[in-house]
Amino acid sequence: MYNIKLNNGVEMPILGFGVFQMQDAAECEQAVLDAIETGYRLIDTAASYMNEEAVGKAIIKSGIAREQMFVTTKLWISDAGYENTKAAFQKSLDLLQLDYLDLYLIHQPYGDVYGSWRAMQELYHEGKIKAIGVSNFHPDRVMDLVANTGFAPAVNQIETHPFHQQNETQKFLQEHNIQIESWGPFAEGKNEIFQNEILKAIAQKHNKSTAQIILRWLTQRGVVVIPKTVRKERMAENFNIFDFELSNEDMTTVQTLDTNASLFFDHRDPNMVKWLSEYKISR
Ligand SMILES: NC(=O)C1=CN([C@@H]2O[C@H](COP(=O)(O)OP(=O)(O)OC[C@H]3O[C@@H](n4cnc5c(N)ncnc54)[C@H](OP(=O)(O)O)[C@@H]3O)[C@@H](O)[C@H]2O)C=CC1
Ligand SMILES: O=C1CO[C@H](CO)[C@@H](O)[C@@H]1O
Repeated sequence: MYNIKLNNGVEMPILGFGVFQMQDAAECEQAVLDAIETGYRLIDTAASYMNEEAVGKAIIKSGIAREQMFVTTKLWISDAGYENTKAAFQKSLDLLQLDYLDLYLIHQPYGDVYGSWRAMQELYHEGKIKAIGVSNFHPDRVMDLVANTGFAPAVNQIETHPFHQQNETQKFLQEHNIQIESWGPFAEGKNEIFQNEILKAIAQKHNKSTAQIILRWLTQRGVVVIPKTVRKERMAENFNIFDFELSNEDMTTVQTLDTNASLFFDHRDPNMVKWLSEYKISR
């Protein structure tokens, strides 16, 4: 496992652990404990996952030194705006039982993101967050934020997997010195990704699993990955991707799977209005 350097010099693990869809507190706490024991040092949560408290408990229980960990959480849409962001940040910090965050992301490009960004910059300058970034921002929204605030995000966390490879977006982000981070590296198992014949053939050649090929392919492209699993043996499997290398030919073969489209949500889809109204969090 190795770290990459963000645009402000902060180091971030290239491989971490995601906890979306772990709403059961006991399950989440155990999974994070197991992940830390396996060697994961980056944990990716969000206010909207409703499990920050369990993540915080697991980190404390693990006995690991705070500075060894890299903790990401995200600001939900209903907390957008300057004042709301300050309050939501403190709430997340309290639930996580931390006194600083490593990475705080604007979860979705909706609401008063400029107010949020101003609050996040202040928290960053106060040392309460080591790096600030965004998630689910298309290049035009990233451009807009940078052009209007003069402060570039360190990270953009976006859907990235073999069926939605984000090559153009990655190029754009690289040009602006913004780190791409993949969410849904396994496309949450959609499109029978683990049974895909092309991925399986490469896996066989390297004596690795399909999951390991996907994670290796992403990290070899310089993409940060945060796979989710509640099973300890899969945590080890997903972590064990640094003892082999994909050839240029393997990398190009995976490229043929790209559909250049989201398997989850398209932010320009009119149904987003309905989707957004259903995703309110109250706490
Ligand atoms: N910013 C955003 O908008 C979003 C961010 N995220 C973040 O990204 C993280 C990862 O994405 P996520 O959506 O969870 O989906 P993933 O693409 O990581 O897929 C998770 C699924 O794959 C299964 N799985 C994990 N490892 C293996 C393996 N080795 N072999 C076979 N199956 C496996 C898991 O099952 P099981 O648990 O049973 O092992 C689960 O069903 C999230 O947890 C979250 O932190 C996710 C979505 C949106
Ligand atoms: O992180 C996320 C996981 O997916 C959810 C939608 O299904 C969103 O809340 C969010 O983008």
